[in-house]
Amino acid sequence: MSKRGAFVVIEGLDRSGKSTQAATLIKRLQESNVPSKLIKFPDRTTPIGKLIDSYLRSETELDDHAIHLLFSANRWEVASSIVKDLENGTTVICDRYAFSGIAFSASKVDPSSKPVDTSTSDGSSVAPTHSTRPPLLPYSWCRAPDVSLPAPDLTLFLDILPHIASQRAGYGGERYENQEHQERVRELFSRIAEEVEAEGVGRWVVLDGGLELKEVEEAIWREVKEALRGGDDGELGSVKRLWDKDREGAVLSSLYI
Ligand SMILES: Nc1ncnc2c1ncn2[C@@H]1O[C@H](COP(=O)(O)OP(=O)(O)O)[C@@H](O)[C@H]1O
Ligand SMILES: Cc1cn([C@H]2C[C@H](O)[C@@H](COP(=O)(O)OP(=O)(O)O)O2)c(=O)[nH]c1=O
Repeated sequence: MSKRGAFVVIEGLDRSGKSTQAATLIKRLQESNVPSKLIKFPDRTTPIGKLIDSYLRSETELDDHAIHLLFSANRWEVASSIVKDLENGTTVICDRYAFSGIAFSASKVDPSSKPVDTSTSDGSSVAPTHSTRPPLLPYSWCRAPDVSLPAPDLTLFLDILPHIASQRAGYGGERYENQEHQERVRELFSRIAEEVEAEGVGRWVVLDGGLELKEVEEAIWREVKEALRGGDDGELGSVKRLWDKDREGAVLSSLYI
């Protein structure tokens, strides 16, 4: 069997530079004769992707649960082909993945809901914000549909402050592109990073997406070269599965019987 390809995910807020960097990275890999392929989620070309596209452009309304499941289904549509590519030695670069799925859905709130207690120690209260309202969808519910998807070997999180991203070209045209929502998404990405690290499946690396294009490109290249070497033990091993502890836990508690 040929050496397995690496599964590299690029994540971040809207306009953090993911697509720009993913395109540069794939070019660089191909120039270095590394068999590689670029994929992107949402993949707006499939029938499911077309529903997602129409929702994101606010042309249609969908229940928040339903759109979350469609985003996940859009990944499951190609999950087996990702594994096949990796096993055949192709490195897969993926612009957004399940982590966006969790962060963007779990950050949703009902603007008409009662805010959680916002009183301060001196008895006054602060104005309710996005972050002080209860989530529409529980975090664990948002994570569940992606359990067992192929796990990335490396996730590069392009960190950027929402107000900086909002000044970049193209911002504001789609649903979710508002600063309050993006602030909450950024907080959720931190929680996800902790879980990825705790689970020990793949590395999560935070890079400063506010740096000059070239500096971000070089930082990404350094990390990807290391991932291609297979990390400390020089072995990528078999493709792992996302949040697999959930699946093991279910077996142990006999939920599968
Ligand atoms: N490091 C950077 N510095 C300044 N502008 C950037 C940087 N990275 C990307 N951009 C610009 O910001 C905009 C959004 O970038 P893009 O790669 O489409 O972001 P994303 O895919 O994360 O939404 C584009 O106009 C792009 O040229
Ligand atoms: C992959 C994914 C993206 N999203 C959101 C993030 C973005 O706001 C939006 C569109 O993603 P994308 O096309 O990557 O937009 P951008 O180029 O602006 O980063 O979809 C989800 O809500 N769930 C998901 O599972």
